[in-house]
Amino acid sequence: MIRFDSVSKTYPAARGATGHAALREASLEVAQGEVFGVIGASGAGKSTLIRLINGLETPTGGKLVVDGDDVAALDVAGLRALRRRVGMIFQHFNLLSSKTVEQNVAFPLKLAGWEPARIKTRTAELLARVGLTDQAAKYPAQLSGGQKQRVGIARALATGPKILLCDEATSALDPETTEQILALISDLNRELGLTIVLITHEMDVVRRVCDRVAVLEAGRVVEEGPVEEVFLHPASGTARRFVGEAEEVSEIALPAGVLVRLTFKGEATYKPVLGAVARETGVDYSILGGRIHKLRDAPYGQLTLALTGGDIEAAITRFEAAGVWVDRLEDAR
Ligand SMILES: Nc1ncnc2c1ncn2[C@@H]1O[C@H](COP(=O)(O)OP(=O)(O)OP(=O)(O)O)[C@@H](O)[C@H]1O
Repeated sequence: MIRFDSVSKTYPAARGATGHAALREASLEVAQGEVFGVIGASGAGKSTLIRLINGLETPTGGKLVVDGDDVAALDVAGLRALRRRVGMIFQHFNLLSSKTVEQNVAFPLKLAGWEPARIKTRTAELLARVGLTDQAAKYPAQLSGGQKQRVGIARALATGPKILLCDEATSALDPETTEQILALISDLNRELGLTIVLITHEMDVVRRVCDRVAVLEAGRVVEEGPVEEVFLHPASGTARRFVGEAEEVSEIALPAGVLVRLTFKGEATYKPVLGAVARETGVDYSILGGRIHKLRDAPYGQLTLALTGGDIEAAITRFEAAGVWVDRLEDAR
């Protein structure tokens, strides 16, 4: 559905300076109907990546195919048609303040030349879907942040796009509202079969709604995979920082020993395995960090430990036999 093949984007430089490479030979694929997250620190190139998908920026290298179109080869009419198939929502909503909720949602339909009667029906349908029927005559300034984002979503969906791009869509919202907007995005993905690409600097957002995730570091894709894989076994420094592990192990004076991360999922979450392994193998442990969370609806637990004394290899084998995933974190030191 979306394929980045060694895509680069270098912004033109101010006179005399060299251009700024915001994206460097990035390759990734987003399948139809999936929710794909892109995380990275500020300046990593997330906005550039998402803006390439709807043709707001053009690649300076590589090939980008969106819904069958080579984006760089599209003429103006082709780009316009692409943008009707790719909706977008924004961190600060980008609503027209002088227009009502209803007029904001109707706007892209007017641009697309729809008949007034059809626009009215479609707008009413969209407002009902996002739960804003009774707010239709209000102006954006009279709405809460969550309501504004619902208007943004209704507007983005107006022309029936196949792809929805979310640019930090929940970053300006409080946690409860974030939860509601993410639930709406998930529902739309399921109901409409929408392909969703969302960029965020919050791993929590990725954990709640995404199927797969790519990690951007200084314009490069340094990690890509199913959310569960990247979340539970982060390989890059950036991914580790995002899941909070880097702080866990770097902010404390590390004891001697073998540093491991244990991941408990499913049945293993409920077994009293730590004490049993310590007793059986004579291995002692210091707990350096831990968390219990859900990935979508599945609970999991992670513990970062320093193992000392006894038979450490036997302890690791024993953990694995009990269904606990063990990662050695030597390189995290
Ligand atoms: N139009 C532009 N002209 C020149 N440089 C740009 C332009 N847009 C972005 N950049 C630069 O490209 C790099 C990547 O920017 P981008 O906005 O894609 O990153 P980001 O990961 O979305 O960051 P943030 O989370 O802060 O929005 C940054 O160094 C930025 O300054």
